[in-house]
This record gives sequence, structure tokens and C-alpha cells, in this order.
Amino acid sequence: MMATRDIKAGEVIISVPKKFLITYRSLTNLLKVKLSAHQFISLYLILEYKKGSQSSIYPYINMLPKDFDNMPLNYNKELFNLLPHNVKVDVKSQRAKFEHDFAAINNFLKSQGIHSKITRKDYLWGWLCVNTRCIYLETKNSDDVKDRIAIAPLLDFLNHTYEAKIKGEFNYMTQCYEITTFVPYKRGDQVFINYGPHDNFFILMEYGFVIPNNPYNYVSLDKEYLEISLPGETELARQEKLDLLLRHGFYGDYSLRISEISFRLLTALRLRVIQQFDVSTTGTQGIILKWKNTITGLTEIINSQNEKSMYFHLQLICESALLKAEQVLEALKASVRISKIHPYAIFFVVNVTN
Ligand SMILES: C[S@@+](CC[C@H](N)C(=O)[O-])C[C@H]1O[C@@H](n2cnc3c(N)ncnc32)[C@H](O)[C@@H]1O
Repeated sequence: MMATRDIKAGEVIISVPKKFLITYRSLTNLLKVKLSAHQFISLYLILEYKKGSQSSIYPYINMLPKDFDNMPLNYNKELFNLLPHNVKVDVKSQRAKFEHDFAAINNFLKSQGIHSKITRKDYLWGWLCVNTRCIYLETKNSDDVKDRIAIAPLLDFLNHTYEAKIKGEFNYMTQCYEITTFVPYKRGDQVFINYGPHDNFFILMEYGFVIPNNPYNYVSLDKEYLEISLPGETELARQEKLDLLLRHGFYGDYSLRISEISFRLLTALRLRVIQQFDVSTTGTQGIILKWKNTITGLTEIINSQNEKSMYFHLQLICESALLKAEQVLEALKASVRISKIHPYAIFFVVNVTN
């Protein structure tokens, strides 16, 4: 979407009247349903899609993507396996959510005596249309979960940038969904919204694209942390350290950003590199106490030797992550040559790996 005049910070750039919002409530006259808003709006979109030019919202249906082959949920096994471990975990839970929703609409259609001709592929299309395009509405009645999401076709013209500063909300006075920009635009500029402070893993999974030089990007080192082998560390010691991490809320979510090593990762590594670890001894109990002090902020480090070893092993796990990424990039190069995978999908996986 483009600015047709200069726009000042603080101006409302878009105002969509309630009657043009597709919500659960706006559709309930069509069918009495016991489905979530996401489930039902997805069903509505695919039913409209199947009507072709007879659909009352045909112009909108016609401008929706024809497929979502570039989204991880649709990747074949070969490409899925090349995704970073943490993305695979998230895509698996997204897939489970989809399967749950697909089962719910099938049950619903059956309960209505409707013989469904909606395939998994059909429904996935509707489901991803909603996932990539819905807006969240703060309802006055916080129990009214069915009214929380909406599709506003006009808003589909707005793309995302992390630089946009906006507020989007339903205005009860004007009965419109309004977007206010807090950055100015010049006539002819592309006008953006901001889907949130998301890294490329999230953006790829939820919206099917990536942002070059996204400042929210990070590398997850959870798998490398668990797989690291420390000389002299017994399986019992390893398990006791992991139990301690769990008990203190420091298990997992170990990330590296462009200019930041997460405190969680540093803390977990400090514990991990402690040698001759045996919780039944007073020596280990004393060092665990010092480790706990680094969590509360009482001290910054356990001791200089532990700190040195921690950074040494941090470097090792970074090198291991780098090696894996290089192998993935090589495999992706081969995929481009041999398979029929959507070229954008390959570009996206290269981007989240790089
Ligand atoms: C609400 S739609 C935005 C409008 C979309 N460009 C269209 O023409 O339908 C959301 C989709 O737009 C695309 N999109 C939004 N911002 C983008 C960006 N900065 N770069 C690339 N694609 C973007 C993604 O495919 C996303 O799923």
C-alpha cells in the first residue's frame, strides 16, 4: 500500500468499518457452529473458494495466494529435515494444531449431516489464509474469545517491517478497526505495518517470508548444549546438572543474538563445565551455591577457571552449530539442483540457516 499524500506521525492510516470485518460473529447467521474463530473462518474461506466466481467475496478470494508451498507446514520431508532444530519443534506443534482443527471441522460437518468434500489440502489453504492474515481484536468482553480474530481484506495490502511503529485496534466510538502510524510517510512511500518483534524463524513459520538483516534473529543452541561432550563428565553428573537447570527454570532456550549471548546460555554453561561434579560432596554443594549466586546476581562468575572453561565450551558449541549450518547449506544447494521444491522455500531455509 502506498501513501497518496504526506502522512504525519500519529495519523490514522486505515479505518475499516465493522461491517467489512470477517469475524466469527459476522458469519454466525450463516451457520450455527461450535468451532473456534480460526477453525470457522478457515472453513468459511475454503467454502467460498469452492464457489468460484459465485462467491459473494470472489474479488477477495481471487487475490488470496493460490498455494502456501513456501511455508514450512507444507515442506516435504527433505526440506523439513534441513530446518534448524528449534524450528522443526515449532512446526511440529503447528502441524498438531492444524490436525486438531481439521478434525474439529470434520466432526462439525458430520454432526450437521454434511458429507465433506473438503480435503486436508483444501482446509490447510483456508487455515493458512487465516494464519497469515488475521488481526487480533481486543474485545470489551474478555470472555468472548470467538470475537478475538478477524479478517479485514483491506489490511491484506499492508506488508510488514520491523521499522514500522503502529497501533492497531477497534475503535468503539467510530465502530472501525483503525491503524495509527507513529512514523511519518512521504507521498509515494510504501506504508507498512508491524506484525510484532519477530525473528525470521517465527515469521517464516507463521507468515511464510523472511526479513533480510532482521535484528530479532537469533541462533538456538539448545541441541548443541545437550549434545556437548565434556571430558570426565559422567552420565549421572550430566543428569544432575540438567535436573538443577530444570529446578531453577534454566533448562533450554539458549540463544545467541548478533550482539548478545543469552544469560540463560551463560548460566547453563557455567554449571555444565563444573568438573568432578557429585552433589553428595560438600565441594560440589559449595560450587552449586556459587552457581546459584550468579543467578541471583550476588556474584557475576563462579571463579575465573570456570569462566574460562565456560567460554571455551561456548566456542566449541558455536563451531558445532556453524558446521551443521554449513552442511545444511551444502544440502540445500543440492536440493536446488535435484528437486522440485518451491525456490522461495529453499531461499527461506538458506536464510534461517545463514
Ligand atoms: C496480510 S498479507 C500482506 C499482503 C500481501 N503482500 C499480499 O499481497 O497479499 C501477509 C503476507 O504478505 C507477505 N508479506 C508481508 N510483509 C512482507 C515482507 N516484508 N516481505 C515479504 N513478504 C511479506 C507474506 O507472504 C505474508 O504472509
